[in-house]
Amino acid sequence: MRLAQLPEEFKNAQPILTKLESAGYEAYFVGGSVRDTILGKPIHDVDIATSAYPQEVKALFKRTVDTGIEHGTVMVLDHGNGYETTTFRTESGYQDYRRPDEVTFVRQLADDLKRRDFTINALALKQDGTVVDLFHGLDDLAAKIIRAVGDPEARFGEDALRMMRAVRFASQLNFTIEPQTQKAIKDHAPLLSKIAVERIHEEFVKMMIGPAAQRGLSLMIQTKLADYCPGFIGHTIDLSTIATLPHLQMTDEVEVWTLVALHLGLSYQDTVEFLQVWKTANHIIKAVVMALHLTYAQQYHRVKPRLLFDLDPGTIRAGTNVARYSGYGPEDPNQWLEVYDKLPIRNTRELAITGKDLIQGLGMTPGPAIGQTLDQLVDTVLAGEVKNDHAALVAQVIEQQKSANASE
Ligand SMILES: Nc1ccn([C@@H]2O[C@H](COP(=O)(O)OP(=O)(O)OP(=O)(O)O)[C@@H](O)[C@H]2O)c(=O)n1
Repeated sequence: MRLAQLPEEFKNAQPILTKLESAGYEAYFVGGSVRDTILGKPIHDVDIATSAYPQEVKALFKRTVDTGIEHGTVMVLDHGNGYETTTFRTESGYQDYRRPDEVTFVRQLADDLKRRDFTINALALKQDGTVVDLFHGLDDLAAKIIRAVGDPEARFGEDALRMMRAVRFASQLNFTIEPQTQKAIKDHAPLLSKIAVERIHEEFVKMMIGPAAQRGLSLMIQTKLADYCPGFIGHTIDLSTIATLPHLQMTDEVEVWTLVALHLGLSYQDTVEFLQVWKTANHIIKAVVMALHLTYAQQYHRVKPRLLFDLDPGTIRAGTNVARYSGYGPEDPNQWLEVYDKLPIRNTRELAITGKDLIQGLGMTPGPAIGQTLDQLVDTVLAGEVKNDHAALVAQVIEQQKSANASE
């Protein structure tokens, strides 16, 4: 097969291949960008595989960065773009999990391709548009099949993360997993426990955001991969519920974890601990807990202005979407955002009175009472009992002080 037209990203990278070839080396575009081009999808990173050894690549190009030289990868910089240029390699393993002393560089493309994970990822593209397809990857792309290259057991033995990659691609591309490949995943699922949680995390989130997340999650359950993920053991029924939700179309990590926490029935504290085990970034954990508040409030029809005030547009969107996917959110996805936009104030700084006013103007003693008073004022303004107006708020505080004195 020969592609008539190369996407812009490849055209920009052609001079790199030309330079390598003129110096007597072989060079090809490889990996996900070739797959995605044939699928007509937008491409991300253009990766290059070459017979040139890393030092030879460095000698040819003016600007390079040693992004993974021990694994044979040099980033070539050109017109503001970076191209990961990797020497053909053999031996078991792949990329970051392979010890440098296990890597053997070779001059043959075929040796490199036969150790890649799936046939659809083992395509190479020459700069004239010719696709090198040694493992019927094009047929599998057309038939929408994820099939390990050669012996699936060997491929998963080299890198157990590839099992998660299989379910991730099943969701992202809406492909099926070829039966022998799927059987090998089931047989090797326990190997997943040896993989760094961060790497599983990345694949799981990508899988859940994919258009066929239900398919990906069902595969994780069927193959028992889910049992080797943090915190999922004993939750097969909850995960199956997620896998049968009809309108799942998640857009970010916060939605993914909010949905998971909701269906696993986790408390806020348990959610934090669960996400820590998954090595989730702290700002994501915080956002998930906030979104979860809104999701639970919708479940019990208790969405109050004060709750929306405590959130922000991102977590309101996530919390609303997760409730909608789960069958009880508002019909209009923007409903709570519109309520939020109409709030008289959206954070304490917008209150027309400050702590300083309370101390200097109203003689209050500095201390926790200042924060409490401001908080009460937020509540009264949000409830529409007082306007967010300096004089009105001062009058409200004086009133409160009077009634407090009277009750002493
Ligand atoms: N465990 C892995 C990881 C990657 N690869 C190979 O390295 C290529 C690039 O990997 P990566 O950038 O991680 O994924 P992509 O397939 O490019 O997919 P995406 O960019 O969509 O994540 C893959 O296509 C595949 O050929 C592999 O064989 N085994």
